[in-house]
Amino acid sequence: MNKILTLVLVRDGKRILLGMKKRGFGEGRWNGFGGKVEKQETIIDGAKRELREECGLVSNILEKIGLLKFEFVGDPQLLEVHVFTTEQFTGAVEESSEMRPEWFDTTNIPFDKMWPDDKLWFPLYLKGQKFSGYFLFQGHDNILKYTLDEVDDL
Ligand SMILES: Cc1cc(-c2ccco2)c2oc(N)nc2c1
Repeated sequence: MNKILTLVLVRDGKRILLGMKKRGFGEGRWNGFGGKVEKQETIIDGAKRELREECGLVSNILEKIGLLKFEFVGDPQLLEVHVFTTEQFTGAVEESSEMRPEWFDTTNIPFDKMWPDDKLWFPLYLKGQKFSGYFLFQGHDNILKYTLDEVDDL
């Protein structure tokens, strides 16, 4: 059974809000906001919860834009990351124990300090294209192989 995770990308025109992960999985990398989906919640409710917990923003309008599947050599647990974006949110951005949020210009995404798959699918995201991908990782830094397709619906 795949482990379901969420990832929310917050946009404000030409700017995108990313968080520096302060500990745990993905520590030291900029990423969208997200994490595990609890048993009693839907994937989208889990995404909204993580967004609020990790950066203080509240959004009721999340658009499903991507599905990313990750496999790690030597680990039978597949990760299934449901990617959302929102341009409608309320609240004030605040640092949490998990994340230090910062606005970036979409022409200046810090890919060298992000998960290595991001440089592959962000261009699709930034041109408003939905996507579905599979990535085989060796450790957390090397992608051995991947497939990435533009899709019309998710
Ligand atoms: C293996 C992996 C996991 C995640 C993740 C964890 C929680 C939500 O997403 C990623 O996020 C990004 N951008 N690349 C990622 C690779």
